[in-house]
Amino acid sequence: MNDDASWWRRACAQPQNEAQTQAQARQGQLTKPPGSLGRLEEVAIRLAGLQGTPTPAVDRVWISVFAADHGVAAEGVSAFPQAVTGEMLRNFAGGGAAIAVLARALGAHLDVVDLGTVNDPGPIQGVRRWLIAPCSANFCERAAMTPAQLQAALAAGADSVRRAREHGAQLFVGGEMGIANTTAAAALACALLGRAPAELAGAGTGLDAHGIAHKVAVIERALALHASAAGPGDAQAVAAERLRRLGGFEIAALTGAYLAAAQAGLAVLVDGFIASVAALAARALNPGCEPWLLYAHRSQERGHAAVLDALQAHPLLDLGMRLGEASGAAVAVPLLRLSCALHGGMATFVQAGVSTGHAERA
Ligand SMILES: O=C(O)c1ccc[n+]([C@@H]2O[C@H](COP(=O)([O-])O)[C@@H](O)[C@H]2O)c1
Ligand SMILES: Cc1cc2nc[nH]c2cc1C
Repeated sequence: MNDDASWWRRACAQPQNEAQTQAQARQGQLTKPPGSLGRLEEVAIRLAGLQGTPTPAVDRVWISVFAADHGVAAEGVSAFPQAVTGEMLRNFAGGGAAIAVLARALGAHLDVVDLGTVNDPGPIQGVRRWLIAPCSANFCERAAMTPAQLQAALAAGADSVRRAREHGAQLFVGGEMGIANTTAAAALACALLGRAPAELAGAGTGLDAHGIAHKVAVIERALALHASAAGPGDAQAVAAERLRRLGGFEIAALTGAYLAAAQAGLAVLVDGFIASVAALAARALNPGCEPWLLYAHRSQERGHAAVLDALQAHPLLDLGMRLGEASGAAVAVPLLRLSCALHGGMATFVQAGVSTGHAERA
């Protein structure tokens, strides 16, 4: 289906304004002062437009977690060893990882995708293998991905969206696992936003101040190496080249998933720092995806606030989380469900025989 190497440029779907307008009107008729459910009203109205129905629902949730290793881990930029990425695959499948617990609690489908880890655990039941390479290249020395690897990673994301749609998902949630991927995400965000590494690099899995200073220096070296290599072509091609040089397999898979979801008209809930940088890349590759991306939470990772500002995103939660794996997005799913339940289940003023206020009469 996505044989064309530039499939990600294709037009994204348009949210349905009529359903959104109907949902907005319904909110005004429900037995509450207008606007009194705050962001919950906004969520239901937005989902109405994305799902093309005045009464949206988030019963069937699909969660894809993409795992991959990063060559830049060799620079000593993480508080944890690279072996953890592969080890966590077994934990995702075994049900003990945070996202496995959350997916169970939500009754969501958990799709775990192994894109390549240094410590390859071999085939595991419950883990799909879409092996690109054991590891991306160290982007302090060369581009993180070859053009073929970037295509494969984008396609992995699109493939998960195809599966989500076949499953009848009403919401797509993407997550990631990859030791050193906060370095890749920060480097990519710096390149896309023209920001300095010191502004966007943070503790990741738990670096101290000395470790963060080293991480900043590593990203500065990488940006210097790749600065003059934006590549030929339009703004979208330049963004794709930045993703290829500074991203990683799981970051590109998330980017591909967001773009494929937007093209197919499937609502997306974006997770934390790394996922938001993938959303930034997706918007740079194809700005039409923007309406399809909802933002779940503000991670504690230092650069996340700046990335969210650049996306003009106002996430629902700020719980001091910094785990990744789609965990922050999963925690926000009950809020989406409750906003849909209120929207669809509350009585109108007419139905309940409740007098309206000035605002409704105006
Ligand atoms: O999602 C986030 O905001 C987030 C913030 C900090 C760390 N992480 C997770 O931690 C790992 C990367 O951290 P690091 O220090 O190895 O770059 C990776 O597996 C991410 O899922 C995730
Ligand atoms: C244990 C562990 C679990 C994770 N999940 C996502 N990133 C992670 C990083 C570590 C180190």
